[in-house]
Amino acid sequence: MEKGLVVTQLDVTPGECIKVKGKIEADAKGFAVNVGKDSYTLMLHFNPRFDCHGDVNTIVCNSKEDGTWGEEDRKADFPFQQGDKIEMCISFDETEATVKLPEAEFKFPNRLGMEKIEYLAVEGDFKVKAIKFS
Ligand SMILES: CCCO[C@@H]1O[C@H](CO)[C@@H](O[C@@H]2O[C@H](CO)[C@H](O)[C@H](OCc3cn(Cc4ccccc4)nn3)[C@H]2O)[C@H](O)[C@H]1NC(C)=O
Repeated sequence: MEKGLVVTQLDVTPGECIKVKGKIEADAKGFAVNVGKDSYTLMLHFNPRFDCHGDVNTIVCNSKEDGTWGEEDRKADFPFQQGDKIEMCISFDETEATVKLPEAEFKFPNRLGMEKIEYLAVEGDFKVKAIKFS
């Protein structure tokens, strides 16, 4: 299965926004947006699941430190539908990461105390249209 979009060598600092714009596949099972240092060390794995890993319409968030997943955080809200065109803004500060959507916002602790985001990956059933840094 081909890898999704991967962006490295970033230098995103607190308060800045990573805007990810794209379309959820019509038959999506799930997708993930990962930000952090690299694929082994993630500040945030933001993983909306339509129907995968035993989850239905659930957002699973987690961190990863040196290749080891942390404790999962399942969100109550699920503002996604298969086939949706969406735009999300990912930002962070010393205490938490934020994923802001037009009608929902999700927070996740900055467990690793990361001071910059160097890595962005978008995986799964999501077609990236554009990435913008502001
Ligand atoms: C109850 C005992 C077993 O627990 C299950 O353990 C699974 C394996 O660790 C957990 O699934 C993993 O959860 C991680 C977050 O905590 C990640 O989501 C793991 O997936 C990583 C990954 C991304 N991708 C690319 C991708 C992403 C989205 C859609 C399609 C491909 N491929 N593998 C995913 O495999 C899964 O969330 C967990 N379920 C629960 C309820 O804890």
